[in-house]
Amino acid sequence: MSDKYVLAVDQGTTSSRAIIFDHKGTIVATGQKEHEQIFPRAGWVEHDPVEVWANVRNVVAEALSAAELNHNDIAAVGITNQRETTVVWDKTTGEPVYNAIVWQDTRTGKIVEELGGEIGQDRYKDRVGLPLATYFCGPKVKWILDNVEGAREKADAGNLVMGTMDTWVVWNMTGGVSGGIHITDVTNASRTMLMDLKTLDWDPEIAADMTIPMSMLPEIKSSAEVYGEGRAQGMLPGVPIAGILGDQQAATFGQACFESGMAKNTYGTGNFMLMNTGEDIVPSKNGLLTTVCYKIGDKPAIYALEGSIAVTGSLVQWLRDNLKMISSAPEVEQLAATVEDNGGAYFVPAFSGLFAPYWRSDARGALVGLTRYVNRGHIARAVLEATAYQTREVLEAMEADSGVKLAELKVDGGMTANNLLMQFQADVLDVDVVRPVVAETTALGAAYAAGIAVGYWEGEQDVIDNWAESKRWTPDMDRAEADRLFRNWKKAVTRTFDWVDEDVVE
Ligand SMILES: Nc1ncnc2c1ncn2[C@@H]1O[C@H](COP(=O)(O)OP(=O)(O)O)[C@@H](O)[C@H]1O
Ligand SMILES: O=P(O)(O)OC[C@H](O)CO
Repeated sequence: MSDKYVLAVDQGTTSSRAIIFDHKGTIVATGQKEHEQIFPRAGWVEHDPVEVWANVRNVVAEALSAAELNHNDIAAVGITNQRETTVVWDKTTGEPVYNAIVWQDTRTGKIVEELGGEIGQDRYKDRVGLPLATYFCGPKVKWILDNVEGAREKADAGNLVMGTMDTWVVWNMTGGVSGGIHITDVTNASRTMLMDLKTLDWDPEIAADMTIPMSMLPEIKSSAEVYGEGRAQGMLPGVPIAGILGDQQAATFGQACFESGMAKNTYGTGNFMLMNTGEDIVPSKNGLLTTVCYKIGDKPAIYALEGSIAVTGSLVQWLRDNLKMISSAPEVEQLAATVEDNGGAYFVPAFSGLFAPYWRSDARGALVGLTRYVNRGHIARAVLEATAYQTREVLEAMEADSGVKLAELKVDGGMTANNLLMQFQADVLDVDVVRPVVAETTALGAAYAAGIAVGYWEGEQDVIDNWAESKRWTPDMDRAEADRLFRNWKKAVTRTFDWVDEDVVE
């Protein structure tokens, strides 16, 4: 079987990718396509699920064609996805009743506040590991049922189903209206606010509070088992679909963080740091999430602490698309390198409120410390530094919650191509920052899960053996200076609070 390959679909926030890996975990071919980001109002972010599914089909075809392979060469398919983004569709027609509401979307602010009531944002935290926030799925489903004409009636009649992007892709990949399977895995389910972390099953009481019929919810599976196979009419007929992991959990898996205390940080649209906590469900006292890391077949679930940062790479996109200060994302590095430091400017990108460790839906972005001295270079630098400071906040919370002091930080994702940022990250954290050879760890993690399920790889040891370091950044800044910058950042953060209040209609 090792002459075959494993294909991973990575359905991300900005694009969908299909990547084919060989037995050494090396990339053989890739297909990639961006989809439209739909911003109907301030704070609203949507994707068209029909476009996303078409893109997934196209990128799979592109990767197979680039590698000159067909479905007979593929041992298994793994799926990984942007998490929390929620689709509701009619299972009798296959049509979504509304666009997918993306994880960054803040329209459920009011629903979340009402659900919290007098107890507040921690109402369900001991059961689901998450604070009540606009980030998660349950309130998004409620919004669709409450606001899309006819949706509630169809849901009550048992015709509507919901899912995260993994669920939508797998349902379509396995046949859609003609026999598609309606499933998700434990990692994705742990981001809905509807799954009990201990039982790994839906919590009917929370679903009732959110007025979501249980008939809408997919079946929860492990992250690595054969769920079904590609539909006969598709590009992957008969190929086992055998792995599903939310993208951040997939990256943790692909980075071989299998021991308690091991952590990775992914720099993409947002940043997500996950620390494996083994079979222990560790509650956070410092603004982190408790989530499922992975579950291999019948083995016990492994849990994680997570620090989610909503806006990092997307701030670079914003500089490119909204301000037109750069024409491509990598250009931000050249612009930032035209100056020595941030010139006193700090950019807090609270575009979706602030996630970890603050969970402030009422915050909005701010650029502070401006004087006539500040130029484009300083702003580019402030944009990059924002990612590094937010990461330090999350790392400090993680060390406090877990009692583990990290010796080094494993990193991956698009922004790790930025040398200036990675050096500054090591400087601000005072730990080594290390990137592996295969920086596509998200797709790799999903491929490993699927490959392990079908016996293509034996288990986690293969992942460990295939992991190799490619680059290391070592701290090289005066500690007092790093701490001074970080103190200023913390001050800047406080300036974003209390922006959205009851009088401000967005
Ligand atoms: N050289 C770079 N410097 C800074 N940011 C970058 C660079 N290259 C890509 N990015 C940012 O990284 C993000 C893309 O990373 P990727 O891992 O593909 O994200 P995702 O999986 O979230 O779609 C984009 O937001 C982009 O702005
Ligand atoms: O698509 P990404 O890589 O930005 O990841 C999105 C996260 O899963 C959101 O929780």
